[in-house]
Parts: sequence; structure tokens; C-alpha cells
Amino acid sequence: MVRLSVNINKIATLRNSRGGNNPDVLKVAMDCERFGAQGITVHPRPDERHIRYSDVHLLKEVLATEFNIEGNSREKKFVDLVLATKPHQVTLVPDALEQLTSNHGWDTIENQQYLKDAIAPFKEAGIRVSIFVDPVPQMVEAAATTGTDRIELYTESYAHHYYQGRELAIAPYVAAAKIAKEAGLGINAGHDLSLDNLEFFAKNLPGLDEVSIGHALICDALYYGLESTIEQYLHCLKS
Ligand SMILES: CC(=O)[C@@H](O)[C@H](O)COP(=O)(O)O
Ligand SMILES: NCC(=O)COP(=O)(O)O
Repeated sequence: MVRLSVNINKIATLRNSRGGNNPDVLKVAMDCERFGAQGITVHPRPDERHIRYSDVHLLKEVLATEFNIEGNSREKKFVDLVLATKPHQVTLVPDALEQLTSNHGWDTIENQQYLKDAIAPFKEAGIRVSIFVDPVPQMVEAAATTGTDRIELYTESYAHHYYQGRELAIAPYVAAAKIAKEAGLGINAGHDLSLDNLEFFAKNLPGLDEVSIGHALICDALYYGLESTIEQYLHCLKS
């Protein structure tokens, strides 16, 4: 079964726009779990424009499902946060400081030694590690020698090309997943997955363990409500 981890960054964006605590990030996270999500993802960024570092500490106390923290291990504050809160999983993403949203995976060849050194402390702390990669065979092969447990496939290109031809759009991901599986890596995926493109992806990607979805899911919740939206995403993952 492919697990759904709901990314709640956008809930924090809305909260921060007025300075109070509405919507309540903790409540929404717990409601996502109550409605069937198997995990919660957050991606605190250095400017704390959505999820705050303090949110992460509070979430750790209340969550009952898998907690996945995404971010850039080049920032000491992020590494300290993850080691202090000990989530089930940390996902390392090579974002620049000023980046609007994630837009590329790691160059696992160029950053091979860096990643080995960055991953080790998380593994020593008992935290599962995933690294964000593009669906490029060489990048997946080199991910396998970094010590990571999983890769997260960056699905923006799949989502972008889905309507032009979904078979073509998913092909690099299928090839990447086969390499990952042969190398013994778990497979996560995320970015721009939606009710339109998720079912085909989940059905056709061999060995997919988990998807993390935020933007589209929170947008859908405006129309369908959070409970029904999560049910619909779970349904896409069932088939
Ligand atoms: C790694 C990834 O694809 C997501 O975490 C995405 O970057 C969400 O971050 P924002 O919510 O800041 O766009
Ligand atoms: N890792 C991807 C994620 O958490 C959510 O990405 P998106 O659905 O907000 O594009």
C-alpha cells in the first residue's frame, strides 16, 4: 500500500497571513490523521514563511502517524531541529535560501561525500533518511551509495507533462524506480501530485512506498472539505 503523507505547509501560510492561530496547524494535522492520512510532512524554510521551527516541536508532541521533515541539511538550524525532534523520516532537499519552492533534486554524484557526511548523523539518531532526486538513472545509482534509506522522486516534470501523454511522462520515473529497487532503496515521491495525476502514478510506479502531497490537496480541500479530499487521495492510492 502506498502511504499518503499530507504536507501542511499551506495551512501555515494561511495562518501566518493574519498573525493569529487560525487555522490551527496542530489541529489540521491531527484532523488529517483522523481522516486517514498515514503521515504528516512539513518543509520548514529558513525564513519560516510557512511552517515555523516552533511548529515542528509542537507537532512532534501530538502526531500519531509518521512525521516527515523536509529541508536543507546545509543549514545547521535545520539539522539541529531534526536531531532535536527525531521525526520518523527526514527528507533532504537541496533548496537555495530564497527559493520559492523546491525545483530540483540532488546531484548525488557531485555531492556524494557531502551527502554521506550529512546523512550519517540522522542515521545514528535512528531517523530514516530520504533524499530528493530527479528521475535520472545516474542520480539514483549514486544515491544508493550515500547511505540514504530512500529517495524521493521529484514529480514536477511528471505532473507538468501528464496531460501531453502520461505514459511518456511517467517513463523516466519507472526506470528510476527500478534502479532504486535493485539498489535496495525505498521510494517516495512528491511535488505537484494531484487528484488528476496521482492514481496513474501510484498504479504504474513499481515499489512506491509513500507520496507527500500539499499544494493540490489543500486547494482541493477548499472545494471538497478536508475529510472528503483525503478520502479521495487515499482512493487514488488504493487501486
Ligand atoms: C520537496 C518538495 O517538493 C516539497 O516539500 C515542496 O518543496 C513544498 O515546499 P513549499 O510548500 O515551500 O513549496
Ligand atoms: N515532498 C513533496 C511535498 O511535500 C508536497 O509537495 P506539493 O504537493 O506541495 O507540491
